[in-house]
Amino acid sequence: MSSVNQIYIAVLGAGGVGRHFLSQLSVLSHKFPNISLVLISRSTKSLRASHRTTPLSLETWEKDLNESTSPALTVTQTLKFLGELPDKRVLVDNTSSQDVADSYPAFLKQGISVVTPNKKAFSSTMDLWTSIQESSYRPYAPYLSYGLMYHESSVGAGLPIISTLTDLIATGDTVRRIEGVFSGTLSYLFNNFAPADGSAKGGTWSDEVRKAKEAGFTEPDPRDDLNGVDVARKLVILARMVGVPVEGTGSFPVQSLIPAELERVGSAEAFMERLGEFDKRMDEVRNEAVREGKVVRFVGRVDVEAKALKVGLEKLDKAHPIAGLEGSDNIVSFYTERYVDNPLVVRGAGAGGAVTAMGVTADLIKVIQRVS
Ligand SMILES: NC(=O)C1=CN([C@@H]2O[C@H](COP(=O)(O)OP(=O)(O)OC[C@H]3O[C@@H](n4cnc5c(N)ncnc54)[C@H](OP(=O)(O)O)[C@@H]3O)[C@@H](O)[C@H]2O)C=CC1
Ligand SMILES: N[C@@H](CC=O)C(=O)O
Ligand code: NA
Repeated sequence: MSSVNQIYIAVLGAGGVGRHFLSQLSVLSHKFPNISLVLISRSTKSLRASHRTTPLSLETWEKDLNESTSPALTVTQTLKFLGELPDKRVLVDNTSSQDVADSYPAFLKQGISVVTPNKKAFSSTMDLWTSIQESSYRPYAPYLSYGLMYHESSVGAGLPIISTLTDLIATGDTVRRIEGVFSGTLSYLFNNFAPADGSAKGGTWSDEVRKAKEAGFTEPDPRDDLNGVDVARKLVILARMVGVPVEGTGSFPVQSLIPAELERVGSAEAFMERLGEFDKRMDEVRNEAVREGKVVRFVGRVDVEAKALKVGLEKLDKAHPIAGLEGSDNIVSFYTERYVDNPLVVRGAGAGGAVTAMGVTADLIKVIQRVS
């Protein structure tokens, strides 16, 4: 496993996204035999390859990890472990950990590339955002030998949202407005609970929340979806990319769908148990839109010129493209100097392990191609 062309990969997180990523990595390893999986870690356990000898098995990793008695590595231990390996190293962060996100600048400065669907690094403080920009590879400062940073799946899962916006900016377009449905969970909930054709195919609101969690669409704690913060994080990422210096998700209006009575409930499980008590409120939200001949959907908007962001419920005409979404679809419309009246639109499944991992794997391929 030790050769100059070897690319060493450490994977943190083996949950809904992480497992799909590891299965996609297994397919990828046939095309890129120079890939060496050297670390897999969950929150409590880890599995490490002996340095430069035998990589971890992509066929038996799950059993091997279950049988491992090694605890999870701290961020500092992970940095040291990867730091001792030669040149080409990639950290794949499939967790939603803020600690791991906070450490990206340290990895990048050591020349370790980072790919991730974790939104926290790009939507927390402006300081962290700036530090990541300053610590990642820049073509005009190649002498710094910093790592590459890719995070396509942090917005719209595997849909090409980050790459599209990056290309629009890099080619000199001016983005004026970005709007759409940015939550796979909330899309799924409203598409089933309040379909545009009025059919009553869905269950109660709390039933649908349970199904969205089981389908792997929600955040580890579904309250992070229902309180609008997940959508707010995605808007912060896009707004910062187009130069709007949003301080964080608390600096603009974000509507929460969490009943006030449940705001102080401790665990996600206890919250889910009590959510059904408030189903009638969501029935009323849906019925009010129906009485007006409309549908209700959870929408995010970035007005670049006004530097204004907004997240919340909107009543829309049934003919609106957002009203016609299905499943866990996201739809993101970019209005720019070039795409004036007819926006550049990206649409498709916006949550779920397989489609999210696809964005992570595609990012990894970009890193491999650039460092090889
Ligand atoms: N699910 C989706 O549709 C999408 C998810 N994302 C993002 O992808 C990321 C992963 O989501 P998902 O897979 O659904 O979440 P899960 O909760 O299913 O998995 C998270 C994994 O991270 C592990 N973990 C947590 N903290 C650490 C740590 N410090 N070190 C090592 N491992 C750790 C957990 O360990 P353990 O197994 O022990 O609990 C678990 O394996 C999140 O950031 C999410 O926001 C982005 C787009 C879409
Ligand atoms: N929980 C998120 C997952 C993807 O970002 C969502 O539902 O969109
Ligand atoms: Na994406």
